[in-house]
Amino acid sequence: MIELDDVVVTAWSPDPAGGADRVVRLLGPVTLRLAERRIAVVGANGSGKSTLARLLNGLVLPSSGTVRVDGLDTATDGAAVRQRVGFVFTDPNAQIVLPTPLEDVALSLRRRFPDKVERLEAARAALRRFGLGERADVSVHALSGGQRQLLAIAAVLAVEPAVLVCDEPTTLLDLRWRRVVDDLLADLDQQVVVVTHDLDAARRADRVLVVDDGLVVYDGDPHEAVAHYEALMGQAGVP
Ligand SMILES: Nc1ncnc2c1ncn2[C@@H]1O[C@H](COP(=O)(O)OP(=O)(O)OP(=O)(O)O)[C@@H](O)[C@H]1O
Repeated sequence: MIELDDVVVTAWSPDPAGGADRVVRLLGPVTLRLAERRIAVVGANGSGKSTLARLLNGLVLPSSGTVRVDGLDTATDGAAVRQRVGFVFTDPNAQIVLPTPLEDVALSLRRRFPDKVERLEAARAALRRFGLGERADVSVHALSGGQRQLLAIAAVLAVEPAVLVCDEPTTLLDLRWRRVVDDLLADLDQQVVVVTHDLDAARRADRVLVVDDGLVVYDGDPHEAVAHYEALMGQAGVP
């Protein structure tokens, strides 16, 4: 269970008029209980979706209020929270750090498998699970964008987090790879929270949060939430 209580996130921002930096509100106040297996977060660019997603594993900390995962506070139990909550970025290149898929997944597994032989075996098994068994030893630069996204997800899931948070994991992918990644996420045992601009994918969730101007303005039934978001976008003027 993920619990957000009265969470506000602020940041310092330069004053466009040239005055002193000012505190701006990026998100909140937000209070949520997230227990559903498939949760989607939709909203306009800059509305606060990534900030909300990053709160869930402590990548962003609340300026006030608390975020708890299975009772662990992201502000005080960050390492334990990050073991429970894996995070997948939009661009897999942001999280692939080693030259080959095998080495990259093995890096994630270094704590679980101190023995190198066991670690490499587990890494190969993780890659096979995501259809990358044949590509284990190639350069990561030889992978397609879709394969790289699968690798990033495989590396995060290798440590068996209870929750997977994905920030627009299919935005850079073509339709074929989008389906592969969507199907893969749909089949996971884990609780999955996905930030997405793909409204069809959002409709398949158990619950959808609509974020606008740093607030959760709709929370509930996926079809109604998507309709609410579409209406919101229909009303919005072009900036
Ligand atoms: N560290 C920061 N300092 C100042 N402003 C920030 C910071 N991080 C985010 N913002 C601002 O907060 C707002 C929300 O950003 P966020 O990345 O959460 O939006 P988003 O809904 O994920 O957008 P997108 O769909 O474009 O990725 C934006 O206006 C962004 O410029």
